[in-house]
Amino acid sequence: MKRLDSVQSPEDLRKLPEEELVPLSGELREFIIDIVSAKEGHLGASLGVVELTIALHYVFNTPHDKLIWDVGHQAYGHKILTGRRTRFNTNRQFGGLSGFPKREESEFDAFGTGHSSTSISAIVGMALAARLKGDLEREHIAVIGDASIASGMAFEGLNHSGVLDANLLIILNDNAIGIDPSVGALKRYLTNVKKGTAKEENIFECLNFKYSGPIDGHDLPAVVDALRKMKEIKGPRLLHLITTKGKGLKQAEENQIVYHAPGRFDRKTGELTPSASSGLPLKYQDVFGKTLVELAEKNELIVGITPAMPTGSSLKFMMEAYPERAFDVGIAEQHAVTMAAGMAAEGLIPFCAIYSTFLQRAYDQVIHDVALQKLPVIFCIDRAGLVGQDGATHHGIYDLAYLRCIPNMTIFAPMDERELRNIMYTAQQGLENPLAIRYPRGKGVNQDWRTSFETIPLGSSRELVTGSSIAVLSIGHIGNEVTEVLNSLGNPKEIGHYDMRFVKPLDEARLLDIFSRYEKIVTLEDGCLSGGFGSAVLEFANIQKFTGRIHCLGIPDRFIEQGTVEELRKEAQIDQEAITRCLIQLLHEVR
Ligand SMILES: Cc1ncc(C[n+]2csc(CCOP(=O)(O)OP(=O)(O)O)c2C)c(N)n1
Ligand SMILES: CC(=O)[C@@H](O)[C@H](O)COP(=O)(O)O
Ligand SMILES: [Mg+2]
Repeated sequence: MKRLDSVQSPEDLRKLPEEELVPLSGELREFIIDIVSAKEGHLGASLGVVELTIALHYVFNTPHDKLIWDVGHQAYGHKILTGRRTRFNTNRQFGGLSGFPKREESEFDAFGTGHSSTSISAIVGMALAARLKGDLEREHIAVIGDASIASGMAFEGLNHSGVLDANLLIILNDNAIGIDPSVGALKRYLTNVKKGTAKEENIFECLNFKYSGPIDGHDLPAVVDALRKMKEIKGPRLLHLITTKGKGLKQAEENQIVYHAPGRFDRKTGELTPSASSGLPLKYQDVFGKTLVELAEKNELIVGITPAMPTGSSLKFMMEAYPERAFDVGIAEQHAVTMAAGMAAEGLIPFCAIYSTFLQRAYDQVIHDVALQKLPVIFCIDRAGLVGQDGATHHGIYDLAYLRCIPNMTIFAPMDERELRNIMYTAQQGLENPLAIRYPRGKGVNQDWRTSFETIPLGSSRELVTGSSIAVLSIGHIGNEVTEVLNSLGNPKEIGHYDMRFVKPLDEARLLDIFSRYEKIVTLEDGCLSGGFGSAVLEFANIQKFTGRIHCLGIPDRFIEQGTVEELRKEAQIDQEAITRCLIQLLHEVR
């Protein structure tokens, strides 16, 4: 029987003799590789903390002692050791385990994560709570990576906790990489610390942390020993570990960017399984990245910005072509947005590439630094809509609502790659106000994506199909589902289809024409119903006293968990079946 099979919980783990821990780490590592090779997911980060995970649950009395995993993509070993081994093959699947720590999933998941740099603030809260409740023995541990600790929110937590006598231990898991190589002065400092050439005072000791390290994070006995020593000290402490992302799988160590989330791979060879996501149609992110380079060739005012996602956003193409005009600012969405505002204030044309869900971190900056000052920042909002297996923490379903309420904002959603290229071309001609362009994760719909540029009039829409009594108004990529549904219904003459293109400003002339010619309207968006595109149409229809029926399809007011995009669209009732049901019902009503 494998040692791992005998560990149903950390309590079982803590009964093992210490000499069993290294063999156990080998089994845990193999288990993770087995599952992720077949079921996909985040690989490199979890492989990098196998020893740390075992040591933490061995030394500390979890779940009484609180343990938070920053981002949480590295918590596969944690989940496997805390009673979820037999269910781990459901990781990131519909109805299965979340790919990130989640309070409702286990008492061992002290705090839900998914967005980076929250762990220190959360663990400080818990440590202060323990102190106020008189539980002075309880330990509070946050594991945070070298890229995540460089984020503003993490520094806020460090700054505050350094002056508290709360019981907290921060484990800096330093592998010198985020998804892409980490950036910035802290990276340079940590590199020097690891080389022993740092001339400065220890930055963490300057913030009143008792600092220990750096030590080899894969030397399990050394990690156990270091944790035991840290456990004997009270107050704010920081243990600095040096690890290798992807440790234990040759390809994952050598190609850390790809193996952060490699997709399926051959369990024996470690080689990637060729996936359908390569080839044509291109991914929207690649259309964005390649088009930006094309535009930047002719327009030297164009600059690109990404907060730590050069590969994920495909800004990497611009960084390769024009390194002096493309900036990875690290996990720093707030800084990215306001830096873009500063650039726009000086006449540059900043394309700020940020995932929809991560832009939530910089909401005040969009309002206060960009829109209020009418600075023409171009937000290229990738991963808009339901994203799939990353689940509730990562769906980009609020941007239409959270941007629509901001004055001076223009919001565009391309229905396909050609529309994305044309709005980017239009934007770099010069704007009076900020522009948000939102597009989904994954592939486009056209084999031929590099089409010639055309200018898109701001606030314009497109009549794709003329109808007589039912008008479907879609926004963005979800409009392609309508085309499929109309084809499957035999293109009934009653149904018209309009790609509205802009949530703000709405094409009011088009809407007035639709109100005059149709008795039923369906709005469709890959976004939340509350405050989104449908709400905008309802508001305008009410002002115009439209007396027809408006049926809004969009994501309901609840969190949507993980699964395939198809499963989740069905769950949210914005899949082709739901659209078909709605249209058949309306056809009955008008016939
Ligand atoms: C606010 C936010 N921005 C961006 C991301 C995307 N992201 C996920 S993991 C990661 C890199 C984390 O690097 P690090 O903290 O060093 O952890 P490691 O993966 O090296 O263990 C990034 C940028 C995120 N999860 N949250
Ligand atoms: C853990 C994290 O936040 C990122 O790795 C995110 O999962 C990337 O998402 P994409 O796979 O859509 O780039
Ligand atoms: Mg890292």
